[in-house]
Amino acid sequence: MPPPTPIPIPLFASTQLNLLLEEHAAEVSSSKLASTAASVSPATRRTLQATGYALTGLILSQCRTGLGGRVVGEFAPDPAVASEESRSADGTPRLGSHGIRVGDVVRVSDVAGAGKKVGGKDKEKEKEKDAEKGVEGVVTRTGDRAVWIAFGRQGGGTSKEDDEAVEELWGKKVWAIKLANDVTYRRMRQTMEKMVKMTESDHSHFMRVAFGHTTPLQLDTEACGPVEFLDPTLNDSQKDAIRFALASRDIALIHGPPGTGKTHTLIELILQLVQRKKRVLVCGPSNVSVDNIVERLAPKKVPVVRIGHPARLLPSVLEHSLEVLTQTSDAGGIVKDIRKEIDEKQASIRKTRSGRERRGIYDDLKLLRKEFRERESKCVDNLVRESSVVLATLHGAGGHQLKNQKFDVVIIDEASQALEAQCWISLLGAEKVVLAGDHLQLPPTVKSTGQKSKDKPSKGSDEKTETETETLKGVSLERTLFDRLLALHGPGIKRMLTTQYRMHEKIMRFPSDELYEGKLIAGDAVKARLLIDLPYEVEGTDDTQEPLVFWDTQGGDFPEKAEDEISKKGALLGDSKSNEMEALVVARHVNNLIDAGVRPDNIAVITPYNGQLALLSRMLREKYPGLELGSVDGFQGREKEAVVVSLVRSNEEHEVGFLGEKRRLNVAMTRPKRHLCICGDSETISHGSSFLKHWMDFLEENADLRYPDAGDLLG
Ligand SMILES: Nc1ncnc2c1ncn2[C@@H]1O[C@H](COP(=O)(O)OP(=O)(O)OP(=O)(O)O)[C@@H](O)[C@H]1O
Repeated sequence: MPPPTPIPIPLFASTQLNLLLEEHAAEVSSSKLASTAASVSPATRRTLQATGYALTGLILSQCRTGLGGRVVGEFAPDPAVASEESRSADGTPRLGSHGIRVGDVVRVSDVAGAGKKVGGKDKEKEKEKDAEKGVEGVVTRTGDRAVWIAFGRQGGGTSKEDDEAVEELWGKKVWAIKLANDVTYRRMRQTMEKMVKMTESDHSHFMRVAFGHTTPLQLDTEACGPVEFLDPTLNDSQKDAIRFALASRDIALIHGPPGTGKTHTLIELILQLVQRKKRVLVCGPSNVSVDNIVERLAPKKVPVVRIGHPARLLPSVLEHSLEVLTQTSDAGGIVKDIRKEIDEKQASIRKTRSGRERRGIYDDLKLLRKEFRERESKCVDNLVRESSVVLATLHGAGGHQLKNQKFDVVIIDEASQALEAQCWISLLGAEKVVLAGDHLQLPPTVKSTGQKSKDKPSKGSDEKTETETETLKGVSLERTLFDRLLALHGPGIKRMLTTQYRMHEKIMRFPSDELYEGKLIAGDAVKARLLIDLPYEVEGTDDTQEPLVFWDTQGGDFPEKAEDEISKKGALLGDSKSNEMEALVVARHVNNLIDAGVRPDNIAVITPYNGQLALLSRMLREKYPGLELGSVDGFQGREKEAVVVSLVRSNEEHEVGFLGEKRRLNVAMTRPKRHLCICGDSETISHGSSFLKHWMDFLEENADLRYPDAGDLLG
């Protein structure tokens, strides 16, 4: 492998900053949430509620100190405005349907915009200003009769300003609007800004490797000693990947194709590292990816701590959450008493009429909170320091709790699903890094159009020299760190997991041969599993005894149609495609599976086009509520016993649009365990690319090939 071309770190970071700016702008304008002002008309508020963005007609019914010393407000429907229909049998008003979910960031404000008493002509202006202010929080619980919102800083505690703002809400009619959560962007931006400013002497060895200023060090097999595996079920490729990651001194990639047990492997790796007295930081791009590891690690009795807002964590991992530990652990004792005192003070505010007394209580609260924060931060520091394994989302790793913490190894799971800038939040101080992922599945979704071309570094590229532009080739938001490192240092820095525990051998064959160098092996337990072998009664039919079916719609009787894609709010999102005749083929296949006894919740129908998804939903959702219908992109990371894929494209021009993206098709064809049914026009699709041509040839030779009859379907 020729030596890599070094990328100047500040140049890389400034390019990323530009790209992030564009992306954030694209995201904000598509959601329009951040720009929605609080002082809006009642009709707009109702529309926002109907489209899932707001909850209106609320009153603050209770307040208490919740996790991390935050004020948690309970918001119930205002009895004065609740209609008869929206009340339960005993007359209590109910919330009705809304789209506010646990973990959402919301702003709660007074619907009238009434704040402090002001008079004269400034009154209106003042009102507007106060209403716009509101107070931000995170939804911690939603119920039939109330929603609970925690106010205050990420990491715990509520400031005096928050206290007062929440107090202002008592007795008012209020509403809550969902806000765009831009913590991730802020942290990515801060990290890139830091990287721009770093001088060469600030760069760690790992950073120098990551940008091609040096090559990875030789493996150190001696230092890691002989490996005695704790999990007897590990297969050889998993063991090999673990040995490699233990011996690596700076970078190790674990390449996990679909169903090959990436997380399974990471759990053993973490345990091996802890045995060797290493401190490990484990991150992932989403809360679910991190919680998945906490859940599997917790029974192993290793001291773990999970950082992140408790409202966003799975209930099963809450006991390991840093904020919960600050209350339940021995170390947490020192913050308990003061919490009680804060609660009592808080309650006394409402009993006080005199403004002077109130101000006095606020001042006391301020002091108490300061003391609380000091004690809590000591307690947090101790808890984190004593944990061998700390887990957080990538952006969570940028929080104050980890500011002065050193780790021997940073592990990132689902690294090919994370933006590179996001990874760097956790990597600036890292010495050794393990990334697990699969660069042959879809990268994170990028909205801004400038990102798509890999050869176009950024908007500001015209200011760069030709050499710089050349060096930055291949740097885009869409390109992940995993992918870039592999291209930079070659396959020597990775180990691939090769036994997959999901798909029937025949379903696995094509992706294995075409994308994974023919290296995938189907585990014994899965390689011959059919729908007929499901652990409940399934009739033996042509479908339930066949793992791979191809309904070939070639011939022109199943044409695609262009469709306008409409968002929930009625805005035009762009055009999509649908194919009504093909949808009938899909529906018939689903009917046949269900008639044979396959449970609807064991079946998924997926398609790359939203237009087709809408059409299929209209046809099938009501009939089979358990059936899962989704987009291919949204189904990444998931699996089902049977998967029906609707490819949609069928046109004389042989245009295939985003079916041209191998990684999307890879995701589509690797979701099923026992049965994969493809519906599509082989004539159109085989003209799309050599990959698509090979696929169509493969299906023709290996699948149970069927030709639908348009007349029969319509009749
Ligand atoms: N060595 C093994 N022996 C038997 N089963 C295994 C082994 N390794 C993993 N599995 C099984 O394979 C499945 C996938 O494992 P895991 O969830 O760790 O995979 P993953 O690679 O993280 O998932 P995905 O491929 O969907 O990203 C699980 O059901 C797991 O129990």
